[in-house]
Amino acid sequence: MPLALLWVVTPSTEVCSGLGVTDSLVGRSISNGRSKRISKKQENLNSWRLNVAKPKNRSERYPVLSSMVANPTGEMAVLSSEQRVYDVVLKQAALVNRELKKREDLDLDVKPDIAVPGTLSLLGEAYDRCGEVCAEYAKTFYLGTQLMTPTRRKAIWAIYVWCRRTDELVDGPNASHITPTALDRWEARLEDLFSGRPFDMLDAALCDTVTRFPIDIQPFKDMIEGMRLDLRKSRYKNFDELYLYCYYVAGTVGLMSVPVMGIAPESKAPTESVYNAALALGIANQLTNILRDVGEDSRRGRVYLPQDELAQAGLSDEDIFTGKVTDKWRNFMKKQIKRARMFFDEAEKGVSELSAASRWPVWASLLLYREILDEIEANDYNNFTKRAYVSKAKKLLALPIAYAKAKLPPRSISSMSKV
Ligand SMILES: CC(C)=CCC/C(C)=C/CC/C(C)=C/CC/C(C)=C/[C@@H]1[C@@H](COP(=O)(O)OP(=O)(O)O)[C@]1(C)CC/C=C(\C)CC/C=C(\C)CCC=C(C)C
Ligand SMILES: [Mn+2]
Repeated sequence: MPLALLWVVTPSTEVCSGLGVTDSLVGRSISNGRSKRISKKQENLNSWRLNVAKPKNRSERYPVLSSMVANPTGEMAVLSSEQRVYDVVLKQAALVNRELKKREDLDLDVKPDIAVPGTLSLLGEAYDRCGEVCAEYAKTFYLGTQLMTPTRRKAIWAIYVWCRRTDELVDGPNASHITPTALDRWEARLEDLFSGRPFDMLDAALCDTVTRFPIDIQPFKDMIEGMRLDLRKSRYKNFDELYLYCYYVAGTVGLMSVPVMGIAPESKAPTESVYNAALALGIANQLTNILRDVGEDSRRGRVYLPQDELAQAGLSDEDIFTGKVTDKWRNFMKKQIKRARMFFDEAEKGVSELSAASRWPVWASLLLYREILDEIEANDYNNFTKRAYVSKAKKLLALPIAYAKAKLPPRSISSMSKV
């Protein structure tokens, strides 16, 4: 643990009540609202590949940069969201590869604790608190982490808590007080913790985690960027826009998690393809989340469905606000569900490449979230007034299935492109 932690690993009253982070962040209230996310590219669903074309003319500094780049003839070209996100994937994979070279494998649990007197027990408390938050907000997921090695489990809890707190800023009870300035402060706090200066106990746990695993700050910053987007945007023109949003708020989680979960030493898959699968799981989850919450979101004036695809289906925002299940709506939903399932399929390819002990929670999360799509179908596509949820019995059944799947060794899928 860096020395800098010494002065900050102290329980903060702010942290002890739930996830509260807003007190230190809020400025004047501006806008409320919460986003979810959905899509376009309907016409070429089958050609939607996550790991094909290496984007040309990549620019180094995604995502702050504009999506305009010069091609070899000097003309300006617009990068698709997929290309822009692919840059981040390559960057994260390169980071892990560099680390792999240094350590020969990703068995990062062996990194010893640096004993700074008096701080280890505080750090232990900080991680315990992260575990409690996790257990409270995501019981099944918490259970799934029990099979992971202790260091990895604690690290995933710390990441979970940071993500949950970030999400709560725009989705929690104090959302109406959150301004872009508050998000800027949250980002400054993130930078501080990455520099070894955490603000509170929960930050201290993440601060420790990022010193143990090759975790980059970029996906964390991108998640905050997603929350900024949520504050200013309530419509998505097309799937390209929605894809970027999904990356920001959920694909990033996949990229944050892989360095902790670890890639199986016997895996032959290119690191980049495992990251692509992780990204795909985040996107699939988010698309599913959006489809589940169409009614709820519309009551907050938000439509996370690609406007062009709605129009092609003969639908408008008005139809969503009215909330009547028609054949037009059913057909539209079928296509959206199909796309979300494609992302789950893409994600599946990567799970078995993860280190053995990390596969169970990932399979569990994949199976359970995908099941929501089945429930939407079972509700005859009424996601306006009926919330699709997975019953306790189905959740329980998914756990042993996930366990069995997690036992399968890496298969280094032939469809994955070698770098
Ligand atoms: C094993 C596992 C799932 C690990 C990830 C743990 C982790 C760090 C989760 C953070 C989740 C979080 C709080 C994100 C904040 C933004 C957010 C809320 C996103 C939505 C999640 C669902 O939350 P919920 O149902 O509570 O939604 P509401 O707030 O109620 O609206 C998301 C839909 C997306 C979360 C994204 C993931 C869980 C992606 C996980 C991907 C991996 C772990 C990569 C696995 C690796 C391979 C190779 C497949
Ligand atoms: Mn949420």
